Amino acid sequence: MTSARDIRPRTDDLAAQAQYLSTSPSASFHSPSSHGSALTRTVPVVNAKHLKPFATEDIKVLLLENVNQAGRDILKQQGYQVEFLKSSLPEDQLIEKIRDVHVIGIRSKTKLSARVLKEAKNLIVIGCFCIGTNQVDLQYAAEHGIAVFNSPFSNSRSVAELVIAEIICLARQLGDRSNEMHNGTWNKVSNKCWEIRGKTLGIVGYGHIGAQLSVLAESMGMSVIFYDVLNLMALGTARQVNTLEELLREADFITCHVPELPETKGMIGQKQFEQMKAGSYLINASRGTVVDIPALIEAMRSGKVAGAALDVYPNEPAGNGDYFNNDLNSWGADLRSLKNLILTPHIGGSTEEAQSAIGVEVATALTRYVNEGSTLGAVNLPEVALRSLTIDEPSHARVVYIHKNIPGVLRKVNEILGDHNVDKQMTDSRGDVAYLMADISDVSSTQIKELYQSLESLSSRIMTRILY
Ligand SMILES: NC(=O)C1=CN([C@@H]2O[C@H](COP(=O)(O)OP(=O)(O)OC[C@H]3O[C@@H](n4cnc5c(N)ncnc54)[C@H](O)[C@@H]3O)[C@@H](O)[C@H]2O)C=CC1
Ligand SMILES: O=C(O)C(=O)COP(=O)(O)O
Repeated sequence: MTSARDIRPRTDDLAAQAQYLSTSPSASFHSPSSHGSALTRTVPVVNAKHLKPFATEDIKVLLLENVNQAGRDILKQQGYQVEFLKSSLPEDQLIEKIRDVHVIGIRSKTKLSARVLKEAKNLIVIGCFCIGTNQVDLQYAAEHGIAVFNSPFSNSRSVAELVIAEIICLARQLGDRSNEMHNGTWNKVSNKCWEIRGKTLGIVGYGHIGAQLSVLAESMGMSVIFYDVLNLMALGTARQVNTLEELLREADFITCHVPELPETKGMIGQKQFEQMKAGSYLINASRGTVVDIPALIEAMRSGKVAGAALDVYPNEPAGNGDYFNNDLNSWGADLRSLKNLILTPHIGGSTEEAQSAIGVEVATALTRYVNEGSTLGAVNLPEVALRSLTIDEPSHARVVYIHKNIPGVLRKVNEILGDHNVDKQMTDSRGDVAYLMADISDVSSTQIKELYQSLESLSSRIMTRILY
């Protein structure tokens, strides 16, 4: 199929047009997510147009990293061509595969760098079926009109519950006791095993996960302090501290819930371990770059840190198998030899509940973007949506024009649209990129073609799509 970005309508017959035009809006979609996400903010129109979308079979979708069945089903039900792989791909294979797809769905492992995205000539949208979007070059994507969606909090509870479990496991050395029993050793000890009641939990990054964790920890009798770059409302009796150092000096358990950013790289390193209380515990289920692992190994060997739980690593394997060795991370064997260290394979968000909720949420956002052009919930483009076209508007078309945010563009666009009846129009910008949607009524296929060509010829153009 010809590029969905290169949407060139032809007038000879409907089927041929369908090949070049994106789909009609289907207003029946609303996010089934129970969390009231941005997607649920649009009110469904009662007499919305439920057309069989044109040419959805031409939309090619590549899903990597074992995206949940619920999400796959939604995309297949649209008639899209869906290719599904359980693991991520090495860069050369990814580049081959990404060349002709319109939609790609990934999780935390797949790196969509500018180098990879440069090859993705047909790509219109990326779905991160997870929370983190650090694996995608968001700026490059925006500048090339590629929308990026994620699921901002569908797995937050799963991560918070895992951390609660780990706090108790570390305090009671449960991992070691269990391993010993598996090896046939009875080792009944109470030395340096603690209750968590009355202990202080220090949360670094008090966002969706940190805040959820705060409530759970307090309900088990812990005192909670947190450090965040933002001034945030403390839940329950939690208390915000002014500096990371203050948190490290006070907390018995420290847990990291910050995104991967240049500022959070190596945020917990040798200096920070020195500032911690003797015998404290560290948990990292955020990103592998946040904790300096060789420094952690030293701090555990010296006894400064009494236990740790790691769910994320600087280098993670592409799929399941026997990979957690020194080839992957040079300190792998040293890490594995430590006592009271829980190592998990990036499973913070890996629960049935989280994965199916994410599948539905992100697949729905992708479908709405492909079919209707709605960017509600996009992480790299301005959020723009128009109410759905209705059954009373059979010959309406929706213009989506992504353009450089420079002076004079709207005047030129409106000169082009001005010959038609513009029913509704909305535009917004984010940084260097602006997103315009306009519904125009009573347009013929020939006019759509002309509109498309005129918009494409503007120097401000990043991407034009015409949906009907
Ligand atoms: N292990 C796993 O499976 C999972 C890991 N994650 C990771 O957890 C991270 C956090 O997730 P959420 O709580 O949903 O994110 P969030 O965006 O809701 O919260 C992050 C918080 O960190 C704060 N922050 C940013 N930079 C900071 C800094 N330098 N110092 C202190 N605070 C800083 C922000 O202000 C914000 O309050 C995600 O970005 C993702 O990388 C998320 C889900 C699952
Ligand atoms: O949601 C996130 O950011 C996570 O880290 C979970 O990633 P995953 O979907 O398990 O690859």
